[in-house]
Amino acid sequence: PQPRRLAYLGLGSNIERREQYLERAIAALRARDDVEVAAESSVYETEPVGYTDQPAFLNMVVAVRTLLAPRELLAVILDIERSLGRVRTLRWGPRTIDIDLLLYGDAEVSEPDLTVPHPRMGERAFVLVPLLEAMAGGLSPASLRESFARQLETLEGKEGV
Ligand SMILES: Nc1nc2nc(S)n(CCO)c2c(=O)[nH]1
Repeated sequence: PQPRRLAYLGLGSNIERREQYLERAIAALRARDDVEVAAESSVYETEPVGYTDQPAFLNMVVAVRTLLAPRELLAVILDIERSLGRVRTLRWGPRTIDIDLLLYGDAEVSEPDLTVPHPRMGERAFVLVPLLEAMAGGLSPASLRESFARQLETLEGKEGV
């Protein structure tokens, strides 16, 4: 069978009930049988970058496993945005929900309407920080530190460490 690919989606919302839009986007992903939600980051409140004259965002990253190809996954993302009432008016303006395809395995896609890895993710802390969490299986940096400390304790308990 075709290998399942691990893809990372960046979610953002900065108008109306922001938390609810994030929850509804994730519920829409979970409701599909061609996408499996593998991990979720924490939700971060972030100052707008790029077009700064707009409300603060809530951002997070979700890891999904899918057999869909990048373009098919993009179509799913656009469907979910539309189903949540996303109206693409101002390109950089406020939005109820925004779902960006950040990474798709180690694929590199550069087409007019699809660039993977996402071209601006490298300079966006609101992407990179939650992406790190999602990559670590949804562990928050705090819980990563805890698990490291626990492992350190068990190592120290051993002879000759
Ligand atoms: N903090 C923050 N700033 C942003 N600027 C744009 S455009 N966006 C939309 C991202 O595609 C964001 C965002 O999601 N978060």
